[in-house]
Amino acid sequence: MLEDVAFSDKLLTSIVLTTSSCNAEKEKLRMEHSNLLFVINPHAGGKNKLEITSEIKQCCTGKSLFPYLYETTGINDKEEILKRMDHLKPEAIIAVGGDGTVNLVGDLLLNSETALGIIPAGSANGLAKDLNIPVNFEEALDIVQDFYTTKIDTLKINGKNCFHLSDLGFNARVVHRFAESSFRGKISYFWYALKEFFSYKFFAYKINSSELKKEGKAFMMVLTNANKFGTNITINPIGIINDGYFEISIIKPFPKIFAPLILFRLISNTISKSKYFIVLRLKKATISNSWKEFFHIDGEPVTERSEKLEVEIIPKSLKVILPETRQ
Ligand SMILES: Nc1ncnc2c1ncn2[C@@H]1O[C@H](COP(=O)(O)OP(=O)(O)OP(=O)(O)O)[C@@H](O)[C@H]1O
Repeated sequence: MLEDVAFSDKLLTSIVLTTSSCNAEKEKLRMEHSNLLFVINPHAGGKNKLEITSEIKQCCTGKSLFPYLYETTGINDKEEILKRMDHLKPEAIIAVGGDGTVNLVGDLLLNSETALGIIPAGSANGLAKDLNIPVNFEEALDIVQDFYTTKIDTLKINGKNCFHLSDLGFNARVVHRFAESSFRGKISYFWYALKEFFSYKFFAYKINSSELKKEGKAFMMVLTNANKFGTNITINPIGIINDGYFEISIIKPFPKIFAPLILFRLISNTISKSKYFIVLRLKKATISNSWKEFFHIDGEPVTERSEKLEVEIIPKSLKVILPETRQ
């Protein structure tokens, strides 16, 4: 377990309002004598977490920032973080890990004034990429210290919080297989995708909302209010992270021989030009799929598969630290 460092009373912070390109006022808090709780996942990604620890300490020295470090174990982390929140009353909690770590911290900060900071240290880092937070550790740490914040929308899916994206169908199956295996990295992910693809059967769905009703079959269906996967592939070209809507992006069934074309469309970020792609913009919907298709939330496989997914946007429910220049 990493040790906690430094502690002091907090002094007042001053607030400067500025505008944001993502349709919300951005606040800048001058961080002085502020407690920051870093939640570090030692399991995520590849970066040496000991190095991270010393860099955090070094960076905060002389800046009146008081970093506390908590290393996740994968067991009881929520309870442990809650205890520290109660004691430290941190200005922000910084998730140092991938989307699973962001989800863990985000869950605890929903509808609160404590900000979520992200230092991407996972294998994909989807939300960080969508917020234009650099994957470079030092640059991401600088952004945390600059402390520009805005409130973003989040999704509720069958009572669970989703901060980046969830999907059903092909990719979710690969995520499940990958999570069950002991192999890691892009090559093994690609291997599982290839294995899954040849036996894969498209699934049937029904979408019911006050805005529209739709039914059909899908190769995969993504639920998000962000734009892209952690791989930087755009799957929701119309997503705005704080507009009060989420999108359902659907890749429709296609002849399997067209797979290279679909892959090309995805990689070149031109999937919206494909006739096999549609995107729906909604506030609330029920998605039925009698097959109980596999799905995941923020990269974490959901084991209780369900015939019905109740999805809803929760507007401006999470305060996040993001770069001043985020476009
Ligand atoms: N000390 C630990 N040992 C093993 N697993 C852990 C530990 N701490 C957290 N975990 C697990 O790590 C997972 C979250 O990982 P996270 O998503 O942050 O990283 P990643 O999978 O590398 O990144 P990404 O989601 O960006 O691909 C959770 O399932 C959590 O239970």
